[in-house]
Amino acid sequence: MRGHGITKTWGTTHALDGATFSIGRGVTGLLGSNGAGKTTLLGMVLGLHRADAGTLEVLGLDPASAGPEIRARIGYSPEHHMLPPDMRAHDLVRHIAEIHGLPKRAATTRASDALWQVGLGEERFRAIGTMSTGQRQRVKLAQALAHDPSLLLLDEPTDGLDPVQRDDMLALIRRIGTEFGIDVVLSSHLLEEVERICDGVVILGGGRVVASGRLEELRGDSTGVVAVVESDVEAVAAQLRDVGWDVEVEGTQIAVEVRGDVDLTLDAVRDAIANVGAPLRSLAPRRVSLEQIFLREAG
Ligand SMILES: Nc1ncnc2c1ncn2[C@@H]1O[C@H](COP(=O)(O)OP(=O)(O)OP(=O)(O)O)[C@@H](O)[C@H]1O
Repeated sequence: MRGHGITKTWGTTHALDGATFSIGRGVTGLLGSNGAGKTTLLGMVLGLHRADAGTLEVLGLDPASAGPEIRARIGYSPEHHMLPPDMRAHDLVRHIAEIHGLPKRAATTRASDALWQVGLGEERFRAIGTMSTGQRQRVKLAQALAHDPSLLLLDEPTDGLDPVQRDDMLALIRRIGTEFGIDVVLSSHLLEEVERICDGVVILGGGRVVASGRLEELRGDSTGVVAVVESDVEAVAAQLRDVGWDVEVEGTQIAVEVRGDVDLTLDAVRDAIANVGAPLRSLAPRRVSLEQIFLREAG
């Protein structure tokens, strides 16, 4: 998916103001604070609104002229709850599959499959109104999967979930993007959840794209190595300083600035810890966080 110079005004509100981005395979986070224009952009991807200016390409097509073809290949889970409370989950998902053109029997099978995929196999014949928020979010996901789409658009899919339900939902979205092989665009205002499961990111701010790309590339090379030891922190730090490493200690954590390359630095820290005989709890390269990227680019 690619957008170039996309502009959209609602009355006097500039929802998007020249947004340019490119979204690749896997799971992509569409990040931005409330009102940043995420939902507006998803609506355009679905061909529901037209841009005032700019070009958009989705699955090789222009949504402004090929909306129905695009919608046939996209699954969409909207932000707000729109599920009929009296309907059984299975009936709803089957109905959506039928709307997408599946014959009755295939739609029935597909509804069961989609509900099992989202972990609601046992609950599939329950009325939606009797379900928890977490289960209703899963029903929204199942209806988006009903017609076996090649791209999923999920608008704030963890909204209203408790921390455990959120973890489960994020793991499920990650599985959809990897094991099921369906590309996912996840709209969220939470940096931490995008950082946890996304391969790429598009960050919106003030109607523009403030940063975008593969997360790995945006984070760049590691600038440091962080070790946590159970004891002898100062002794390990002294060993490293003696041979010229730039070291900072905080509690049981030792941060060492990379010199040469990351592997060399990791080896030096590992050696110092072994020499002292300090019990090691963890050792890993330190990367720039998405929050730091966001603050850097938006600031
Ligand atoms: N149909 C509409 N009519 C008028 N204004 C709109 C409409 N849709 C969105 N807006 C305005 O455009 C701006 C961007 O809204 P949008 O819903 O796209 O943002 P968002 O990033 O999805 O935020 P949120 O997560 O809060 O939904 C907001 O100021 C919003 O009030």
